[in-house]
Amino acid sequence: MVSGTAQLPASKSESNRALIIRALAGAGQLHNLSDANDTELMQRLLAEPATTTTLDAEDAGTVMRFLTAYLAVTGRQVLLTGTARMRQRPIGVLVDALRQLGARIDYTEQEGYPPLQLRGWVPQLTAQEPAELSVRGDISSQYISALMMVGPQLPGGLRLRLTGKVGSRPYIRMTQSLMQHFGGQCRDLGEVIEVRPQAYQPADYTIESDWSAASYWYAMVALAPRGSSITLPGLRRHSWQGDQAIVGIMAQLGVATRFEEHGVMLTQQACAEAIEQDFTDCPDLAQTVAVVAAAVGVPLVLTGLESLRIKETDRIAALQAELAKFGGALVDEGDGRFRVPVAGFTVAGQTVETYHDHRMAMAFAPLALRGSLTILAPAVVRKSYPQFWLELRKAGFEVTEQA
Ligand SMILES: O=C(O)C1=C[C@@H](OP(=O)(O)O)[C@@H](O)[C@H](O)C1
Ligand SMILES: C=C(OP(=O)(O)O)C(=O)O
Repeated sequence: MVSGTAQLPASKSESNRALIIRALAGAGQLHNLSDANDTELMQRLLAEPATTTTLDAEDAGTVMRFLTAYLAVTGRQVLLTGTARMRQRPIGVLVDALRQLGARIDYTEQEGYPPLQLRGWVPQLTAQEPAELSVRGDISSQYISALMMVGPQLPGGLRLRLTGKVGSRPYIRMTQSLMQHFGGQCRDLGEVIEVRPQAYQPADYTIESDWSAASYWYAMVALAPRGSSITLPGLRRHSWQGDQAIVGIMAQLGVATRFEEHGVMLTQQACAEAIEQDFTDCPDLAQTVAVVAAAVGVPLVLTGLESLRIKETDRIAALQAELAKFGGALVDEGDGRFRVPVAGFTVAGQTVETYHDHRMAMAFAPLALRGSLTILAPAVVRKSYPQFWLELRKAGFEVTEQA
């Protein structure tokens, strides 16, 4: 049985936006900042003196993308780099947009990818007209969030016209909400986002717990013996995080959510017979949901997985390789449709590769409720949920580290 209370990290997405906006606002108290490496890294890099010549965003997408925009508009001259994987994650859309606004940025290795040499800021527009830009929304919403957050610094503000199929929309809305909290004026008109030129106001903000991290506890309740339940403090009924979508998805995979005063309580209920789910708005939930569906034997069709191939690893390839070890699969049906069939899924001592991806480790860990397994490079969880293994132990899992 799984029972008790599990502590979640604070949202790294909210934390990293709040840190950038506070840096632009000049002041403000942030409560419950995430202890995720992505957030501690953002804090450290923002605190570096202007004379620092190299900043390493490691494997943190939000740090790489948000800092590029922040450092550009603040006129910094610095090399912004990252891990080998970060140097394979595209950034051309953001760099092109910032160049049009006045940033001088060079690629030091491959065109369109980090590292970036920032060479200062020569404003292209001094008039009070808003800068107008077209930005693709089908690669990463982080480019759009990055531009939005620096928009109030531009003399006439910013008008972004989004093109293509926009993914991760809730993250754009989260950016808007946090900007507004700090006095930014930002209107999301669907295809167009308008940001008014206006200084941010110092404000206090308390970061919500992380709904993406909560998804792993949903997975545990889904896979646990009958009568299991878990309480997760710090989650809000009215959340800015799109990954709250886990509530509706897991309702179909056997987990009921009850909102309480200080968080949620998860209990068990019946599963749906089959599920079709579009992950365009919540890509970070795809691995968790695929693994749970395979293990509980509910046929699942997944769409909206386009961005998964350019995250911490190629998450589609990683899922396919690792699910196969258990007798499961993620079948590419073409036209953007993937299927997790119901097969003879068994957990019996397999070893799971994590591919430098925290979500591979955390998505597969709940399978330990169905048999023993080994997760390689478990320290990857530090990217978003450093206390993950500790919390698992507290919940009654037997977690041993191999030398
Ligand atoms: O803005 C953010 O905080 C994030 C946006 C999403 O990325 P994409 O916009 O690249 O899909 C998400 O996958 C990532 O974990 C965090
Ligand atoms: C994709 C993720 O992060 P990022 O893009 O910020 O590296 C994630 O946390 O799953």
